[in-house]
Parts: sequence; structure tokens; C-alpha cells
Amino acid sequence: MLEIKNLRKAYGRHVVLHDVSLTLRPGTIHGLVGANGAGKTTLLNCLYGLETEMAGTVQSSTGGAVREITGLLPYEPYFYPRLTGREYLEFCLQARGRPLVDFAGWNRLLELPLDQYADEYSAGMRKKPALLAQLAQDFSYLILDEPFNGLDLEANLLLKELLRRLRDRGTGILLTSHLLGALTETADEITVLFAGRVQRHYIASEFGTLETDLLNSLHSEKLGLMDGLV
Ligand SMILES: Nc1ncnc2c1ncn2[C@@H]1O[C@H](COP(=O)(O)OP(=O)(O)OP(=O)(O)O)[C@@H](O)[C@H]1O
Repeated sequence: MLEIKNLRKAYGRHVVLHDVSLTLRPGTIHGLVGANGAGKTTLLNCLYGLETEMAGTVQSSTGGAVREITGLLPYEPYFYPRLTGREYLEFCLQARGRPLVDFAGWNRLLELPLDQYADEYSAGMRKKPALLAQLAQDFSYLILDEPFNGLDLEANLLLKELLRRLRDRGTGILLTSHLLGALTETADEITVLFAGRVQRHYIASEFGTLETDLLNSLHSEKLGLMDGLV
């Protein structure tokens, strides 16, 4: 289990996360939603250990460093210029001291031009090698920042099925998405972050009210404006 307790993170005077607690259990898909700037990416970075200056605790129940057993898919994966997709994947594994694997099977699924320069991939394609680099390492936990962003319909459907299968095999997955449907269709629990605070935690049986709750709480003023227009 990965556990965040009473996390507070500030950039200068700007407090981005206030007393946030969240648990990621094995064999669970945990969705994280919130408006732009709510603090989702910051929370993922704190959990993974990319941010160090913060108050509160981030712990793995096994006692080791979270990143030893966790893969991170960043919001915007970075590719070194003039590395092909295949070289990027090999680099990711070697950087972690992992044995190289044959990507052919995975790539029949993802259909990437692995011999093309990765920084020339289309926006939608760029998530795929970054995701593949994490999947090939067989982590206990995955932290995925907007994994559905930019993927085409087929890749979206495949990713949802893949996440469910990984969850059923015991992987704990924390993911953000602005696509509420993608989360309610896959997640076992969802945490709503509002202005750096946990607004509410939902279990699957409560997802039915999530959209209305979000509309009412986040946009009540805008709903009032809409009433005057439509
Ligand atoms: N390195 C940084 N330095 C200063 N402020 C930052 C930094 N990173 C993030 N912030 C600020 O922290 C707040 C939360 O940003 P964050 O990227 O975590 O939000 P988010 O919920 O992931 O948003 P989005 O949905 O747009 O990706 C924002 O106000 C952002 O401007």
C-alpha cells in the first residue's frame, strides 16, 4: 500500500496542497479528478518523490522508496532528440538497471513506429512509448498522469481494458483524467481534489452522484449563468 498523510506542498508562498491524505491499495484503480490547477500533478510528483520540500508523509507499506516499486507516466513525456522509440524504451529500462525485453508483443498492441525518432511522434502517440516503458517493468504500482489524453478511440478502449487486467493481477493504479467517464468506467474509487484539498472520496457505489456533485459544487455560479442563456 502507498500512503500519503497530511501532505502540504507550497511553491514559495503559494500553497498548492493543503493537508491531503490518500491511499493507493494493491489491486485497485484510484482516480483523481479536479479542475486545472487543483494540484493533481503536484500530488503525483510528491508521491513519486519528484518533490522533496513538503510537509507530511509519503510511505510504502513495504518500507522501501516508493519509486523502487512504482512506475510514473508523466503528463508530458520527455524524449531526447534523435533517439528512436526503441532506443527510448531501452534507455528507460537500462536507466533503472532492468533487463531489456522484447517489445514486439506489446507493440503489436500499441502499433508504434519504434524505429522513428520518438520526439517526432504525433501528440497522441507520445503517451504510448512512455506508457510502454512503465508496463515493461512490471511495477507493483503505476502513477498515470492523464493516460487517456490524446489517445484515439481504439487506444482508449485498449488502455481501459489493460488497466482493468493489471488491477485484477494486483497492480495498484493511481490515475488522473479530465474524462470522468473513463474514470467511472475503470476506477474502484475516486478522490476529488478542489483547490489543493480533498473535497470528497467516492467508492464505486457512489459514482452515480459524482457528475451532479461536481457540477453543483464546482460550477454552481456558471450553472446560474447558463440558466439565463439556455
Ligand atoms: N514548479 C512549480 N512552480 C510553481 N508553481 C507550480 C509549479 N508546479 C505547479 N505549480 C502550481 O501549482 C498549482 C497546481 O498545479 P498542478 O500542475 O499540480 O495542477 P493540476 O491539477 O495537475 O492541473 P491540470 O489539470 O491543469 O494539469 C498550479 O497553480 C500551478 O501553477
